[in-house]
Amino acid sequence: MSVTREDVLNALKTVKDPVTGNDLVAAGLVRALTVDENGVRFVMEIDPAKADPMEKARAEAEAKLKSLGIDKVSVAMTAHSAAPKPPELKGTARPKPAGPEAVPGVARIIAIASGKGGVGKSTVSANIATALAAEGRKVGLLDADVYGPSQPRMLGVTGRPASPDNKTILPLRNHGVTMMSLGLMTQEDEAVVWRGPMLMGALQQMLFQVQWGALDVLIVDLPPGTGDVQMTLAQKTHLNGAIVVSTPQDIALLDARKGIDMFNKLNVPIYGLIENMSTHICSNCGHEEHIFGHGGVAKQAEKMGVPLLAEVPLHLDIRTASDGGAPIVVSQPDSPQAQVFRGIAKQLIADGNA
Ligand SMILES: Nc1ncnc2c1ncn2[C@@H]1O[C@H](COP(=O)(O)OP(=O)(O)OP(=O)(O)O)[C@@H](O)[C@H]1O
Repeated sequence: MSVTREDVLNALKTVKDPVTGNDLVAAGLVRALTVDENGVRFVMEIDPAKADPMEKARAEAEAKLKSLGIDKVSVAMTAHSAAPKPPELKGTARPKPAGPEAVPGVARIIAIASGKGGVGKSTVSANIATALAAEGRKVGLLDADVYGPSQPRMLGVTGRPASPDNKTILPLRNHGVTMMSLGLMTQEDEAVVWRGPMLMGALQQMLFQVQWGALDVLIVDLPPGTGDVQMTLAQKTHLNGAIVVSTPQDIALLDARKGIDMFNKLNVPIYGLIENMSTHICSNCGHEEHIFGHGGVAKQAEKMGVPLLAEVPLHLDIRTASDGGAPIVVSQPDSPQAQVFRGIAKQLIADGNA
């Protein structure tokens, strides 16, 4: 899709908010905007009493975007009162800080990003987190992938996090990693609601009201793309660095470049690129094949002057391990596949980044 985020915003600026008379963007109605090859998604946060006129604005916005040639436009309308909330937290009205704020007890925050979905960002995050834990680091993993939280499954964690004092949320822990996920705050079939207005608030709660304890490093598994979650995270807290995961395919690389540009604009250092699904290693015979091509990420990294942290092979065991709730670093720590992730962890520690 050749339509840019800018094009989308410009189109939305031509639609009037029937309540304030401003355009939708100026009225702050467009939330969690994601523009990628799957289309355009965003949320309009509305006053439920104004649902009828707002529905007209929503339909107009959708029609305008479709007229740009965008096939899939998904505009969800939500109201604060209608969204299910995470544990009701009392007495926690925080003064809204203007700039980024440190997360108490957390020494460093590293974001793991990808330009597009399905490149293995969550798999990489889970394995880096467990590999850092294996090196003796105190590690947290925040699953901020609102469009498909997968860390509970990958780390084999179930249950709802408790909030005994109604002020803080107790994270869960497995394989030496302290973990919190938006996926644990919703019923499975309700995940879509997090695309709503609660999203930014929920993200802030995940950062500041979860009792992370003392951590050397908090890994944040971001949603794919360059949407509002990434911006919010970089604005609300201090991101020490970012790692961008890509597959060798051209399109994924192009998207990865957008991700890198975004972090550059946000002044977040890029620790490096990871090429995932680099080489296919047959689990029967060990034969190596470059299904998606090979070396593209290395070339791109060189071109952009960022390090290539690792090339992770496409291997069935990596998938089955994650699906089984124990990442390969935990279930087969001595396998060559696990060694790749352990190498990344050692590198991050050696560089003073984790
Ligand atoms: N190196 C790999 N070898 C084999 N399977 C892999 C590898 N990396 C990821 N996978 C599998 O690919 C699928 C997608 O991976 P994952 O969920 O980590 O991607 P993602 O980028 O986080 O996706 P999304 O952003 O859409 O959530 C999963 O089934 C995962 O087990």
